[in-house]
Amino acid sequence: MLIAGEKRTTIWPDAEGKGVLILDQTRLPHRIETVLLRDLDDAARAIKDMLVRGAPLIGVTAAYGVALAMRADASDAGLAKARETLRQTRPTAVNLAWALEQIGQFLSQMPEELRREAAFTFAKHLAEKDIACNSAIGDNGLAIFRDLARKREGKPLRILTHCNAGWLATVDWGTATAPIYKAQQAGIPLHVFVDETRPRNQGAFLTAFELGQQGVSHDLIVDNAGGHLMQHGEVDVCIVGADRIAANGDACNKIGTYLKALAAKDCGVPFYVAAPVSTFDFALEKGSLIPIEERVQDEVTHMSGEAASGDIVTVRVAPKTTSARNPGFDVTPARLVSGIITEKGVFAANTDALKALG
Ligand SMILES: CSC[C@H]1O[C@H](OP(=O)(O)O)[C@H](O)[C@@H]1O
Repeated sequence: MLIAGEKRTTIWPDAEGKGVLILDQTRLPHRIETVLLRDLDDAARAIKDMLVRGAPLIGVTAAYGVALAMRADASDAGLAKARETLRQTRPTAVNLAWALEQIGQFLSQMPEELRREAAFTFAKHLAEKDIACNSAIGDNGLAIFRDLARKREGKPLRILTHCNAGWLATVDWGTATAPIYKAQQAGIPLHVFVDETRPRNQGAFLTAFELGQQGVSHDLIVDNAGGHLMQHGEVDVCIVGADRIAANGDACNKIGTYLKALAAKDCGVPFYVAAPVSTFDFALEKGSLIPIEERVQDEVTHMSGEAASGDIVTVRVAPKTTSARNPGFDVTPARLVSGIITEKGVFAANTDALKALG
C-alpha cells in the first residue's frame, strides 16, 4: 500500500487468491483506492482506461492479466487470446508487447496444468525485476545528479520532469523519479518542477502526489512554463521517462516531451531520458516508426478534479461544437537527448554502445 516512507507498490496479488490488486490511478490524488482485477477483461480494462499506466507498469499488469486468464483457460488458444486481448489495449509502450512475449514464451513451453501457478510466479518475477531495474536506474542517474549538484554549491539542484515516470508508472522507484529519490536519500538538496502534463494531468495528479508523499520539494507548473524557466536559468537538468525508444535513441514519451527537449537544447540544459532496456525497441531503426496512440477527444475538451463537496467531477472546458485532437505521445529525436539512463548504465543516444544493448 502506498504510505510515505513505507513500501510503495502499484500492483500486488490479492492475499486471498481472488486476483490482483491495483492502485486506481484515475482516482489519485484525491482518493487512494484499490481495485481487484479478477480476470483477463478486468486487466485489459485497467490498462485501456488507465487505472494503471506507465510503460513498465503496463507490462507487469499485462503479465498478471495473462496469469488471470490462465485461471479460466490455460490452453494454447486461451494463452493466444489473452496475449491478443492485452496487446490491443494500448499501442505505444513497448513494455506491453515485451512482457506479453516474455510470459508467452515462458508458458508455451510447459503443459497446460502447470501454467496457472507458473504464470503468477512469472508475473511476480517481472514485478520484482522492475523494482531492481528502476533502483539501478536511480543509482546511475544519481551519479549524474551528483556532478550537476556540485555546480550548485549547496543550493538545490533544480530538476524539470514531464508527465509521471514515477513509482506510480512502475512497480516501485519509477524511472525518471528514481534518481530523484536516490538523490533525496543521499542528502542532495533538490527542487523539482513538475509539468502538469495535459490532458490527463499525470504530473499534477500523480507526480506531485508522489513527491508530496516522499517530502520532495517541488512546484507544479503549466506545461508551457518550462521553456520560460529554462530561458531564465531556473532549471539545471530535465529528466523524463519513455514509452518506447528506437534503436537510434529517438525516445517516445508523453505528448509535450519533445517541446521540452527543444527548449532544453536551446537553453543548454541537459536533457536525460530514464528507461529500462525493456523500453527499447531495437527492431525499429528510428522514432518516426513508433505507433502514437490517439486517445478520445473528451480528455482534451473536459477536465476532472475534486469539487468543494469532495466529489470528483468532470467538466467541459471547450465549446460543445469544438472537436479535439489527442495524440498521447511524441518522439524526441536522439540529437536532443543528452543521455539515456538505463539499469545497465548511461548511454549517449545514437551510438554503437546503445545499439549493443539490443
Ligand atoms: C516509466 S514510463 C512512464 C511514461 O508513461 C506515461 O504514459 P501514460 O501515463 O500515458 O501511460 C508517460 O509517457 C511517462 O513518461
